[in-house]
Amino acid sequence: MSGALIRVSEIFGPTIQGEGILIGLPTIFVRTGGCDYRCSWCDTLHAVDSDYRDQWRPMPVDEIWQEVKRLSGGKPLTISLSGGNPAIQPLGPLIGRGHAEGYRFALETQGSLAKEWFAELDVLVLSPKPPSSGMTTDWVAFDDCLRMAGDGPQIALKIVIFDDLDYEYARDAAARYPQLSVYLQPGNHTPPPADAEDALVDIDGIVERMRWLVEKVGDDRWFEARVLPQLHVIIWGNRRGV
Ligand SMILES: C[S@@+](CC[C@H](N)C(=O)[O-])C[C@H]1O[C@@H](n2cnc3c(N)ncnc32)[C@H](O)[C@@H]1O
Ligand SMILES: Nc1nc2[nH]cc(C(=O)O)c2c(=O)[nH]1
Ligand code: SF4
Ligand SMILES: [Mg+2]
Repeated sequence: MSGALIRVSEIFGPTIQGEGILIGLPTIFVRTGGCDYRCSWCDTLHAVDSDYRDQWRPMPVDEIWQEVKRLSGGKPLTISLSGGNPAIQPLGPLIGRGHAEGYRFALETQGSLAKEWFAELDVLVLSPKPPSSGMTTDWVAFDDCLRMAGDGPQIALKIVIFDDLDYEYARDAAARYPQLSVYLQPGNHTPPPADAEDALVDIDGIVERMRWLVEKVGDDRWFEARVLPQLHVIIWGNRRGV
């Protein structure tokens, strides 16, 4: 079945995955529109704020697939399903379509909505939100995501850190799931407003936060954690579609 429409904000690439476990890997992004969260520092508001929903297009799988094939020149690569919260959309048939042609799928989600098709993914990146986001983690829903994924995808935790409270939250989350690899990502404190394609970014400030974070991890002898910046932000700043 590939009947249900998927609400798409943008499809772009190939670029490199700028974050976490697949960093540096050539990737095409399918960004869906709509989110059940509203993080205070969200860097992708154009796919979250419903004021922008007239820019989101309900697309059939065939049409999305045509665009992915065009962008990739028909050569299989990794597709990152992001958003917004892509777990809201019926992505199972798209994953089936891509797998049949040798493509791989990674999903980025905050872990608030569990779907059966998580088991079909190659990589599931769970990014629970720390206190600075203003959101509260529903750990029951988060556990459901892990349960739905089962032994299907490789699963990683990616947690954005702005301050000490966020760091403590990350330590607790990692302790809760010792079987998952952990990626710590310094927050971008100058994310773009929804209507600004290329707002200025304070790279020096992010690097400063990164230094602070590396020091904390070292001081705590937290040797299982990996600390990584958003590589695409270092390269292209707040630009969209890269
Ligand atoms: C835009 S979200 C979309 C997917 C999903 N809603 C989620 O949050 O995981 C993709 C990733 O960007 C991260 N992110 C969002 N705003 C950020 C910011 N200002 N600084 C650093 N990372 C940010 C999120 O935490 C998440 O890991
Ligand atoms: N290059 C690049 N890497 C990314 N990793 C996660 C992204 C996202 O917005 O979900 C993202 C993005 O928008 N661009
Ligand atoms: S959950 Fe993700 S997309 Fe939604 S508001 Fe937070 S960072 Fe943005
Ligand atoms: Mg992003």
